[in-house]
Amino acid sequence: MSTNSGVLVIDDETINLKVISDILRDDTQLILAKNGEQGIRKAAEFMPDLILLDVVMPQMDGFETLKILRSDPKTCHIPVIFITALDDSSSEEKGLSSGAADYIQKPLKPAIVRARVKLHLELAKKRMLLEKLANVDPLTSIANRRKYEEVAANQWHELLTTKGYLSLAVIDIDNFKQYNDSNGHAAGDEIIRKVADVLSYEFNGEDELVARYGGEEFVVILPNIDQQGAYEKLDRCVMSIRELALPHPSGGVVTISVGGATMTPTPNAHLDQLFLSSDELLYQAKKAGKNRVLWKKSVVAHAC
Ligand SMILES: Nc1nc2c(ncn2[C@@H]2O[C@H](COP(=O)(O)OP(=O)(O)OP(=O)(O)O)[C@@H](O)[C@H]2O)c(=O)[nH]1
Repeated sequence: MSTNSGVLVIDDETINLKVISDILRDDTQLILAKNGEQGIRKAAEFMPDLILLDVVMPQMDGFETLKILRSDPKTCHIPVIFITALDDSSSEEKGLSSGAADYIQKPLKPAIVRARVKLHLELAKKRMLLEKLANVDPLTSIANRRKYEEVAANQWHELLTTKGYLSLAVIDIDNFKQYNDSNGHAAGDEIIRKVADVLSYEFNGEDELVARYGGEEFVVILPNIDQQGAYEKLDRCVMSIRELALPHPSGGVVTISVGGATMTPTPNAHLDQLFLSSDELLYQAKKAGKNRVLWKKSVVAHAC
């Protein structure tokens, strides 16, 4: 069993916490909580790979605790194994149908507990790897379009409540066909990687996301930053790419063009409007001579 895995054990009885600790101590890092509330808090704080959850607890029982864990986007994916003395099949059915990954009955048999925990930690590791592969662009190792769509939709939703700004930029490498045609596809790939590196360096904030949208096109999402702030950040990227002084077959250097827009999400507006406005500004930036940022201030929300 991996010694780096963290398992959160939530049980109101100290003796049970001790028994489980004794069983698992040599295999995994343990985080202990003595009630549902504490468990929910520690789950969000430590993000364990697995949770062992007692069903029968005073105040908040295991079913209620699981419901709250499942409703939080931060903890909803953490697998939960119910541990209980209840041996009736309806409790087992209720536990599994409410989203528990497995069910272990007391009295605990050390070999069974270790085997089940090992199995679920391995499954969790595989699931995380799959998730990573599904969200990362293999050429640049930055987020892919799928991840962008997920994050953008979540941020839009969140900003509907907080009423903050959402800025979105669409970025495209200039005259890239000519670069590919002269220098070959492998050299073109190297340019895509270099542009991704510059963008990742600039947009490394917790809420910021840079993704490869496809081909030689990238997108950046910036929540809670106004038009001027977003424009300046993107302008710095245009300058940084230019200053890399990567020779272009045209005789100049490799450059990028950027179109961007900022808006405050409203129920009448749609995220697609923001993307289309940015894309239109990118088209204008190309038409205006490339190697620049064009930004649209407020995108008007059309009534549904
Ligand atoms: N090396 C490489 N090239 C790619 C990749 N994806 C798309 N391309 C190339 O990117 C080029 C994009 O060309 P165009 O859409 O004509 O755009 P452009 O030449 O950059 O012209 P402007 O957009 O007007 O600046 C095409 O030659 C594609 O084959 C990739 O993953 N790797």
